[in-house]
Amino acid sequence: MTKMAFNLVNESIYYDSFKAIDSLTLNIQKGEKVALLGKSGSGKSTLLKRMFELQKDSSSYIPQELGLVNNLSVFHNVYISKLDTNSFFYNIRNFIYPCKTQVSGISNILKELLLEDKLFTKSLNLSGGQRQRVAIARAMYGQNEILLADEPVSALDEFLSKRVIEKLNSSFETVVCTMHNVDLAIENFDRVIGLKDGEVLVDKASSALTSEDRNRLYYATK
Ligand SMILES: Nc1ncnc2c1ncn2[C@@H]1O[C@H](COP(=O)(O)OP(=O)(O)OP(=O)(O)O)[C@@H](O)[C@H]1O
Repeated sequence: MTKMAFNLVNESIYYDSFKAIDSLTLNIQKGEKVALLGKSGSGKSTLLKRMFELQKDSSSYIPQELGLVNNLSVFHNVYISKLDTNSFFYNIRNFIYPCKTQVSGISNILKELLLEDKLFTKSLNLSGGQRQRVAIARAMYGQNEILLADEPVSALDEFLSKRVIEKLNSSFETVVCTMHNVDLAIENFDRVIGLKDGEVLVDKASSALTSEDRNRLYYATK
């Protein structure tokens, strides 16, 4: 059995003629918890999407846009992650009259995310941070090996951000998570990968990230 979750070799990704990811080589082992850093436009989302394409069957992906169905309840938005694994009739039944097992399974996850009181609230009527936690609950309920999360805590306060990241790291074997909060990344992830202009500028244990690394990632022009 391979221990490799991702093995990208000399990967370039273009939007028309613009090169967003530039000859990038990167290995991520199963079991690693990785924070993907870099300033806005550095290529984090592009790389994460590519990773999802490469491991679709074993990954849960939380995009920045979240992809919630506004007219459906929190329960249904979370249940969606199981559509592929359950039968057609079981799915229809749960859409019309949710069964106890599903309600209790989903409630338990919502409890962990401090959102259980919104179980049957329409997603349309939630705050930004609550919507973000619905997308997180959906990923957790899907129970895949790998989590690819694009700024999953950007709308959460400090307390919730920490709690949610801890839950995600314990729910998935391998995690790759883009972040803007460098301190939160260092505290909660083993490894940080920093992108700049589509290239890997920093790749090290998070405990080894220096202020010079930060400066090169976020401020220095060259
Ligand atoms: N659909 C697209 N068409 C053209 N260019 C794009 C498209 N999506 C992204 N880009 C460009 O690719 C580069 C990388 O974008 P990407 O979204 O991967 O960055 P990011 O690091 O995730 O940024 P952010 O932190 O703001 O989410 C940017 O220069 C962006 O303008």
